[in-house]
Amino acid sequence: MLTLKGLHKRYPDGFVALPSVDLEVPTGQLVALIGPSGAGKSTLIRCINRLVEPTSGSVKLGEQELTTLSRGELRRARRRIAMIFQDYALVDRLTVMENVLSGRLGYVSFWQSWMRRFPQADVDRAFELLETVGLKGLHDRRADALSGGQRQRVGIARALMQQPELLLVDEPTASLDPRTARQVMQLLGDLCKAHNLTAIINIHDVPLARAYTDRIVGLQAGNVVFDGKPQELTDAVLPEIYGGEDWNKDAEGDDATVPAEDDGVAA
Ligand SMILES: Nc1ncnc2c1ncn2[C@@H]1O[C@H](COP(=O)(O)OP(=O)(O)OP(=O)(O)O)[C@@H](O)[C@H]1O
Repeated sequence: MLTLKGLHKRYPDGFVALPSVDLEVPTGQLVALIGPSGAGKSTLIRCINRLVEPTSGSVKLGEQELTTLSRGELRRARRRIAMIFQDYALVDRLTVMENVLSGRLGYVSFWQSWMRRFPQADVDRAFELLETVGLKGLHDRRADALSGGQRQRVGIARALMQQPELLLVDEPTASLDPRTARQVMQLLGDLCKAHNLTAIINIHDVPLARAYTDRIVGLQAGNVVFDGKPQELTDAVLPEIYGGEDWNKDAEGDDATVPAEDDGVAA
């Protein structure tokens, strides 16, 4: 269970991005965080792993309060929380395998990581994960020689290498074509179910959020203005979250005739 209570973020310039967020996410639930640009979605997910320091309030993962941890304690706690990014955040000059293994950096010693000597069990697991995410045989390929969809799959495999309890996912499909975006969301959903992983996905694409997640939380000006099942997010509710913004614009052209990039994985 992830529990946020009275989570408040005020940036140094005085801007309050999150007035006070309360949210409980049971283990294994896949939550989409939607809302207009500037609503505080990135701030919220980054406050959970303290990439952005909350100003006040509580963030609990299981029984552990994260907001009061020292630097060293936080480093250990972050092993339990993996992050997946819109721009993939891979090291381009490294191979797929090296990028995936970097998910273990929080677990191996400095010298092991510097020498790139990972335990055989980690290497075996990395091969397994590459197969799971549909990248079998690509372990030696340099990251910069991959398509966007393939790069996101490496990012997902790297996150799972961490054996996390919680996945924080920041706009995973924003750089992908519609079909590849659906494949990536399907993969994330399947993996969360298979590993009983809790996930919070910051996503702009409302149809994708509706199709692939268990629950949708709508933010507006840092406040939760919708919290319900995907089928409860009707077109009548959307203006309450987005105001006048065109919530459907990301979905334009999202039909099966749009060719996916060739990342070698069936839909
Ligand atoms: N470092 C900062 N200093 C001051 N204000 C900030 C800072 N970072 C973000 N903000 C403001 O906080 C608000 C929330 O930003 P955030 O990036 O969390 O929104 P978002 O919902 O993720 O937006 P988007 O969908 O466009 O990425 C915005 O008004 C933004 O300008």
